Amino acid sequence: MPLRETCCSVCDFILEYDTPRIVLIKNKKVGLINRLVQLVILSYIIGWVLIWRKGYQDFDSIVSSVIIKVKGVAFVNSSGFGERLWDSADYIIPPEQESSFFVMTNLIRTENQTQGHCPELPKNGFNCTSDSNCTAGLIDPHSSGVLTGKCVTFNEGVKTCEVLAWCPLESQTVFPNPALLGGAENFTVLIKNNIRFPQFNFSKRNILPNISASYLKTCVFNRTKEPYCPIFRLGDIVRETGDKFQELALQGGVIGILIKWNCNLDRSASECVPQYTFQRLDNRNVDETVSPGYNFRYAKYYENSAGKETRTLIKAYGIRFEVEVFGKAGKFNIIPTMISIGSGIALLGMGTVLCDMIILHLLKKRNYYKEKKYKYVEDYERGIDDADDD
Ligand SMILES: Nc1ncnc2c1ncn2[C@@H]1O[C@H](COP(=O)(O)OP(=O)(O)OP(=O)(O)O)[C@@H](O)[C@H]1O
Repeated sequence: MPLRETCCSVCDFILEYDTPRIVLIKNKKVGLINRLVQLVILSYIIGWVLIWRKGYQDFDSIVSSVIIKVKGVAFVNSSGFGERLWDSADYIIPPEQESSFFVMTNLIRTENQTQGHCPELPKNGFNCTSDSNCTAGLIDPHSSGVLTGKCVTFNEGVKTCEVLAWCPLESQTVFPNPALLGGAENFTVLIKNNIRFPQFNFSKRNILPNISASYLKTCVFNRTKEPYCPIFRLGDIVRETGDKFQELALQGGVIGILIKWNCNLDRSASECVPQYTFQRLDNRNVDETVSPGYNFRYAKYYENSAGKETRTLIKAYGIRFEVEVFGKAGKFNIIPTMISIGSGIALLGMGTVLCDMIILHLLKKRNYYKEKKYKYVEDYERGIDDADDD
């Protein structure tokens, strides 16, 4: 192609303007469908994306800290213990934990244990008839200590292998019923929860600004009357999970205290308040009776009058409460607003696609509409040849 012609066609390309042709179809049915689709998409954008999902806001997730203090006393008068008063320093183990606390509700206590030799418990499967049944030095996860190799009398008619262990061994196998510390139902817990949404530089705590020191001394959380009091009665927490405190106290369990902060920071800060819910987190299925509840052992050590190291072993049953804080805050921002509106406008094109499909494939007069919508053009070379023949 000569250079001059090439230059001309480039000039034509630069200086020409093309635009898609719009076909206006005057069909009431299709027009109605088009408007309906547009209406549905518009309601979706305004109702769901912008209003319900707050598509005009930027969101930040929560950062929080939790401080817990339990109070209450329980008076126990049992045959094994005699009279004893328990306060929070006795039944909260350990005294401080991160976002959780354990309240002992039942226990098996073995006092005055010292290191020495004693017969193994028959329940541990070390029954014997002679020393040859007991392997000296054997350590088994189910034994209470190290086997000495001797077979000794446990009680009349029963012989077991001797062990080097903390003696006397813990012999009580069944937990006390009713629970020794069933009075824990009336204990109260103060939960101090400080939260922050770093992106918006917004901080708040669950002891709300309108709560006074005197109110805090007396209030107890109640879902309808005192929904923002940060002091909870343990019995009320367990009741809201659908369980009975005295049943749970026997063998223990795990309860979740969920604190939800969903804050709309376009509104007043006083509307950003916590919502509390409670859930049983361990398996509560009564049919699954293998290894239910929650227990562990710990000991208190001291020296007896003879100067020998002695301990009191406690198998503690109780309820572990886990505090979980979650939530998010939203605030108006122009960028998410533009993205939500832009994607909504793009969706409006769906109406055209749908109506095109109806017109071109489903309607009786689809061939007529096809002819009107598309302009059919022959291959350029063939078009020229045909013109020459004429
Ligand atoms: N578990 C709880 N049940 C009921 N009230 C509580 C509990 N924990 C704390 N409080 C009360 O809430 C207020 C604030 O408690 P905070 O622990 O901040 O202060 P405190 O002076 O160290 O409390 P205290 O010495 O009474 O334990 C105090 O009046 C306190 O008595």
